[in-house]
Amino acid sequence: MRVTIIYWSGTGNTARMAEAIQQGAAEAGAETKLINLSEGVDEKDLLDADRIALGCPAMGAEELEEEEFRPFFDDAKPVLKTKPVAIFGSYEWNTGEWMIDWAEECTNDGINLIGSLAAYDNPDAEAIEKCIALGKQLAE
Ligand SMILES: Cc1cc2nc3c(=O)[nH]c(=O)nc-3n(C[C@H](O)[C@H](O)[C@H](O)COP(=O)(O)O)c2cc1C
Repeated sequence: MRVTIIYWSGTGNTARMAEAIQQGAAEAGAETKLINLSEGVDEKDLLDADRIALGCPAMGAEELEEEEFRPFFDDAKPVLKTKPVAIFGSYEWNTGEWMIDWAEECTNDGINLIGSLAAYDNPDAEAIEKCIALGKQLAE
């Protein structure tokens, strides 16, 4: 089982969630790959994954980050539809509406969404535990 975690993070909060998801998946016995989208991602990374976790904080006005994450996500949809996907990210200004919209978009576009997780600001211990649990779920 190969779990690939791809995230965008401006100030590190979503990155910390991504690391905890990786930790959970690895503890459950999966091979893992953690990719910072800003450093580049190959289509092969998507194709090689059995399960994918995508991370992006709330940006714009309850939107996905538009310069890097949104174009990546739109381009990746044909591959994302072929495997189980979880989404996650951090927010601060509102109450997590972007995650509800993002999950709805995934479902409407035919992506098999097996989990979604929003964490307030710099994820606290409870949020990190939830990330670890999501990583374990992805590895099942
Ligand atoms: C340009 C910009 C737009 C943002 N828009 C929202 C928003 O619409 N809703 C929200 O709850 N937080 C918003 N935030 C706050 C971020 O989601 C929050 O700081 C988050 O923890 C950043 O995660 P990161 O450290 O992974 O970049 C915004 C932050 C920035 C810089």
